[in-house]
Amino acid sequence: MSQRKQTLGEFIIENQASFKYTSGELSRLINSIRLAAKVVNHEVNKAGLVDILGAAGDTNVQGEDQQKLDVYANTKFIQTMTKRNIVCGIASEEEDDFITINSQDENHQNKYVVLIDPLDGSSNIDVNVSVGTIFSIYRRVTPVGTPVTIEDFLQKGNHQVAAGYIIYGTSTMLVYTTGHGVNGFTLNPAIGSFYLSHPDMQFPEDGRIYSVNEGNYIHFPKGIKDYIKYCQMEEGDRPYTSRYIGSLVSDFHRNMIKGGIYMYPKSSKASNGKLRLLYECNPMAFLAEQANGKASDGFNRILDIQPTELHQRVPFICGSKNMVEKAEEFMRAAE
Ligand SMILES: O=P(O)(O)OC[C@H]1O[C@](O)(COP(=O)(O)O)[C@@H](O)[C@@H]1O
Repeated sequence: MSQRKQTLGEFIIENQASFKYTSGELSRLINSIRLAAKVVNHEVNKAGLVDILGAAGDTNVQGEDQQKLDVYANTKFIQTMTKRNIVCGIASEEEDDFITINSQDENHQNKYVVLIDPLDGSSNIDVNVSVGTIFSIYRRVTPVGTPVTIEDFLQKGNHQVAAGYIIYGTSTMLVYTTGHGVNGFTLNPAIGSFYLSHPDMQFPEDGRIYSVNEGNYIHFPKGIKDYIKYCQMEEGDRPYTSRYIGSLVSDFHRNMIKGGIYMYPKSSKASNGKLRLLYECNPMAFLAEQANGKASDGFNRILDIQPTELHQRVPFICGSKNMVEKAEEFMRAAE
């Protein structure tokens, strides 16, 4: 008889001790993200039936039209984390500035900040293609007892204490790391619980899938163009297969399981690419490295980049180690 799969709640408690700080708070924080994920998942699943599709009518700080589901997910994650007296601050793709959250005793006792992309892959919401949520967690650096400051958010990615994503796809999964490997949990909608379906996820060192918006090809740097040509050549185990969903979470998830590389490089249209360092690239880079993969901007390790702004963008190359190193080789050669 197959062994009963562990629930996410059980896994969190069982692995609490592996965390270097007293981890009750971090466990409660991940539990609150689990709860918000279920609430948002419920809305995503019935998106076509309720008035949640389409634009909300506002634009966010990036100048992007906010989708109704962007706003809904943003509200639900912020509400759920705020109510549980765990976080001292939240930054979100949908919020211009960070939000200060005081502890219930009004003494700024909470120790964690969360950075979140509430709904990743917004362009896919209305067309029923998988989307996601991305989160990144840090321990504050300013003293407990004082309000959180921008300093607490502009920490290098290698200081993250936890990161993860939720993918709202053919099934809904929560995948996360606390620096002890990457584990994936699938939601059983009938029971409403996440179960450990993908223990110790690992990127194959090599893959045969490349994910990039080739519609921007003519605007890409020479190194990226050369690497794409390399992927398409009839040689050895190439050509590779091109797969691009247009949702970072979904492309990353597939490439982590099958082996592959995702690229959102800089271009003559976007000098730093499109993806945001703090709540897209850093969390995915932490997961990638914890799963034996790699993430860089073509030259530098993403997790070593010193952030300077809340919504700054960086070029992003991430996936199977040998494929990322090959792309970096082409970038250096083209310098
Ligand atoms: O449509 P493009 O320019 O290829 O961008 C798609 C990329 O942008 C993203 O949608 C990120 O932006 P959002 O968080 O606003 O959705 C990624 O998920 C995706 O990989």
